[in-house]
Amino acid sequence: MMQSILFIGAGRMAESIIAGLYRKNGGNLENVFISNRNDSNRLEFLVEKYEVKMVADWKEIINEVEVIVLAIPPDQHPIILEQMNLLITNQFIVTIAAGIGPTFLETYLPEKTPVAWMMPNTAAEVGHSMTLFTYGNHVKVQHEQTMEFLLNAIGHSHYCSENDIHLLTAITGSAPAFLYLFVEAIIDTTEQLGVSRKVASELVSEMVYGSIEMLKTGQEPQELRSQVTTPGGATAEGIKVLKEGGFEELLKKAVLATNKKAKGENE
Ligand SMILES: NC(=O)C1=CN([C@@H]2O[C@H](COP(=O)(O)OP(=O)(O)OC[C@H]3O[C@@H](n4cnc5c(N)ncnc54)[C@H](O)[C@@H]3O)[C@@H](O)[C@H]2O)C=CC1
Ligand SMILES: O=C(O)[C@@H]1CCC=N1
Repeated sequence: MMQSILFIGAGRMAESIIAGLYRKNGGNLENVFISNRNDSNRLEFLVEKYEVKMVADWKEIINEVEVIVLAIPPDQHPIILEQMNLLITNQFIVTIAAGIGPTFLETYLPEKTPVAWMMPNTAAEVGHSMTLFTYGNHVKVQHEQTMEFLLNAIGHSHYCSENDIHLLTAITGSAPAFLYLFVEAIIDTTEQLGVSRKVASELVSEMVYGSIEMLKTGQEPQELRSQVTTPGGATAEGIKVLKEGGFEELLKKAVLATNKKAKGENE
């Protein structure tokens, strides 16, 4: 049977994970509890949609659950962890927050608390998150099994070091937004060429989908690009404009800026 899980934070990423669990478990989420700082309408929406249980104050239920998922903003962690420190009795604490690794969690929680960090993305909702994860120093087999259960419900996963998650947050956590920006821009351009928004969206989505299927064959992206780019042909002109505009350099800068902010190095 699925362990009892308390989500603290009921925002976008919490919903994506809950939606993934809901799909995978055939809707059976009676052991999942969800709480928020405020906004009971949001909690009622999630209860209605995913058949989870809402909790007005997480402190009231903390000792009835086995796993706690922190789906709150990074800067709320010190506040919540300090409160939790006085209340927990060896529950497994998992954060999904950018920049908040096991070292941070262990600093705030009682000695020997089992903790983990996962960095998912919103494709958890459809069971296709690419999630990075790592553990703290006091995790046992049973916690690893719980983590595997959560990870498998939302897609693929990759175990790595805490430092690697700091370095890869921009890639698996944030880069979906970069990709969506690319798609938005292509759709806007298509629309400006005189095509309806609906048709433009369908053309572009299917083009992206086909390209991803090609990538999944294992061929190198460079090789795939070269197959599209007829020598002396039309695509080469477009690629030239992108390269001259610093497309690749800009992406690298975006990745570095994202990771810097995720690690709290901007403040
Ligand atoms: N959105 C994404 O694609 C991803 C987000 N994350 C991480 O997930 C966490 C949540 O991000 P989002 O869902 O995007 O943000 P969000 O703003 O949609 O959700 C945050 C939730 O936390 C609640 N909250 C804030 N302070 C609280 C407190 N003190 N006590 C209880 N609840 C509190 C808010 O009411 C809200 O429901 C962040 O730490 C972020 O780094 C990680 C990977 C991907
Ligand atoms: O934007 C953010 O801070 C979070 C972290 C990774 C994706 N979204």
